[in-house]
Amino acid sequence: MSEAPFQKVALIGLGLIASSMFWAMKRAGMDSHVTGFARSEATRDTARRLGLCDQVCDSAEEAVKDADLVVLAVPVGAMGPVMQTIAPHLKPGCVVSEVGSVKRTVIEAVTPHLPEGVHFVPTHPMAGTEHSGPDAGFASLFDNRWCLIVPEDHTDGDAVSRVETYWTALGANTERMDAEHHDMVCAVVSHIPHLIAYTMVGVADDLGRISDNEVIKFSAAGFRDFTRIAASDPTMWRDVFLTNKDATIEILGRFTEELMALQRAIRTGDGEQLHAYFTRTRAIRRGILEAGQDTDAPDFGRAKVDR
Ligand SMILES: NC(=O)c1ccc[n+]([C@@H]2O[C@H](COP(=O)([O-])OP(=O)(O)OC[C@H]3O[C@@H](n4cnc5c(N)ncnc54)[C@H](O)[C@@H]3O)[C@@H](O)[C@H]2O)c1
Ligand SMILES: O=C(O)C(=O)C[C@]1(C(=O)O)C=C[C@@H](O)C=C1
Repeated sequence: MSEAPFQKVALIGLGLIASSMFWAMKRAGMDSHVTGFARSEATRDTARRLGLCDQVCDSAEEAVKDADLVVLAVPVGAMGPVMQTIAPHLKPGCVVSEVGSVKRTVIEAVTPHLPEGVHFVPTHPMAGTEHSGPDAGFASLFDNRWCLIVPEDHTDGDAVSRVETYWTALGANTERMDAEHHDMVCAVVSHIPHLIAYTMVGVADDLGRISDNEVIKFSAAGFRDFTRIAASDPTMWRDVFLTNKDATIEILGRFTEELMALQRAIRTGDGEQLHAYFTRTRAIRRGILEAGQDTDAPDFGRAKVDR
């Protein structure tokens, strides 16, 4: 057992991220006592069956009682209401954190409910799979992945450092970032790529209907990757787009402009432009590989053995 940065940890929302956090804490040998709560009884029952959390509680209020760290791991649209529910039951001086995919609107939704003396440290592990729910988690999900730490200027420095220590113990590398920058970066590297995958699979589905599902039958690796991403949780992704409107619309606008330029190059037979464009984008992929960051691409989500 190793001494934990937080003695009692409460996980609110017991899906992919919270369950992976729990298994990663156990793998790290952290001696924290972990309580958990999920809204649906079925999820709580599954969590109990899996041995997820030291204690699964029937209310969020009960789960956060005496907790030194409370992690909100619910869809981003639920962060504010959950915070409002637990606020009167928090231990004075505790740290509240959250793992949502969007930051500015979550900070705005949570902050008004924060009791005096409770520290709020938003985080975002840049790791996931298309699976969701309590049985989707696995201990190595965060290994060598970034966890973005998004404090405000006035956030207590000691609380931020303890949250960083906690994520490092879970296997992640941490980097601090401000909320606006976070939301723009994630629009580029995560949110719009998901929207494109959802759209492309939707287009293929429409075509599939008129050609006896040939599109599905003959789909090769590239399209299969799109279908994996497009299988991600609809509630989570609805909330991401509703709460990161400005950044996603900005990046979508730029994407559309580039797409139109490429469409024009195809129509006019401008092979030089197409070749130059694809050469530039290929260099980006090579840069990622050289930086050693493509640790999970091919069988992401299948390696659940290390629970
Ligand atoms: N899935 C990913 O790839 C990924 C990666 C990084 C961050 N995130 C973020 O982490 C958070 C959790 O995502 P996840 O993938 O674990 O989702 P999930 O769907 O696997 O789990 C969410 C859990 O929250 C519960 N829940 C929903 N509304 C609730 C409420 N009002 N009160 C209590 N519980 C509630 C659900 O029952 C479920 O147990 C989201 O904010 C998401 O944006 C997800
Ligand atoms: O690979 C996946 O399944 C993911 O979508 C993970 C992913 C991402 O886009 O990289 C999804 C949402 C998050 O907020 C962080 C990580």
